[in-house]
Amino acid sequence: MKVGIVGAGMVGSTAGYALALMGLASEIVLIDRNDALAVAQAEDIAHAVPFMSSTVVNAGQYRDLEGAGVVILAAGVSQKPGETRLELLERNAAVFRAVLAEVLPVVPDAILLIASNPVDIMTQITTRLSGIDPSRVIGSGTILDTARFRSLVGRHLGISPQSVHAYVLGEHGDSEVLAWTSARAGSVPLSSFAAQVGSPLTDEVRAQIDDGVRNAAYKIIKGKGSTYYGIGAGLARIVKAIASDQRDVLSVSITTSEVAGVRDVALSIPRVIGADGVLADLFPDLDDEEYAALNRSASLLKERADAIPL
Ligand SMILES: NC(=O)C1=CN([C@@H]2O[C@H](COP(=O)(O)OP(=O)(O)OC[C@H]3O[C@@H](n4cnc5c(N)ncnc54)[C@H](O)[C@@H]3O)[C@@H](O)[C@H]2O)C=CC1
Ligand SMILES: CC(=O)C(=O)O
Repeated sequence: MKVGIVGAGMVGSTAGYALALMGLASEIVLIDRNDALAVAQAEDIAHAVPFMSSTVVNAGQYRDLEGAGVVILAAGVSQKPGETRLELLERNAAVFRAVLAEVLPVVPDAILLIASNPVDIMTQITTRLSGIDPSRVIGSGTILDTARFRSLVGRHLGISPQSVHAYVLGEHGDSEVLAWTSARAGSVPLSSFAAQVGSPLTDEVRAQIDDGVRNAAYKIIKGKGSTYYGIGAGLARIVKAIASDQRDVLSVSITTSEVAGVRDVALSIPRVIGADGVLADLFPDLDDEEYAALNRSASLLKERADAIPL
């Protein structure tokens, strides 16, 4: 599958690097308003290819997206230390209006994969502006937060993150919801597994993991300016599910008719992903507190998305 990437900064280029190393795309085209950057990133990634795959990596113009099955949108501004994702909204909405006007005429049938923040609202804006079916406008949403959650739980229990089945729901941002109630290790409820291996999930441990997930981006941005390895791999993982029609269950964001009592809102819940985009939505079992938190997250996103003029 040919994959286009608009925005060849840290996130777009790292996604391209992950896709190329994993051999998930036959061809990658990198586009940026800074042409020289796109050319340099494409050349650098292309030099990694002979070690791992046969992906053809080029920089290009919007017309070169023709034939792409997926276009990753990673253009725009990113957070400065201490800045929230929501504070980027107006600036990145303007970037997306310009980018979509170029992308849509060339690839009206491509699946759009949104990375730019605030990713849920950018996903909702893209769905509205494009008129594409919501199942084909996919935000990376909490795929990264879910990875962070699984990583920290796995470390606490002494097991691989792949054996932790747990999701972060709602906003990819400050109001996100760690779904503890439905979490499993192997097929065993998390608290039971934790007790059996002698590593109980006390309130203190849960609070530490919650903080580690919710505030990961702030800590990384303070330390090195931006985050990109995690999301680069997450975007490649979503492309893999689409390119191979894998029907994987991943927590991603699409505009959804109703979640936790809120209508027409883009946020993350686990969803089945295959060649046609999102094929099904899955609503995990939540306790009252988690449901109320998901309702708050959904309401906040809906209010902010509705306030953005198109
Ligand atoms: N969804 C997620 O989990 C994550 C999302 N992000 C978000 O991804 C976005 C990109 O972050 P970085 O790559 O670190 O930023 P960056 O500044 O390194 O790259 C952004 C690129 O977008 C380009 N750009 C800006 N306006 C453009 C336009 N109109 N047309 C074409 N290209 C344009 C810039 O020239 C720049 O190269 C940010 O919004 C950031 O917050 C970052 C990490 C994780
Ligand atoms: C920057 C961002 O959204 C993240 O690393 O979660």
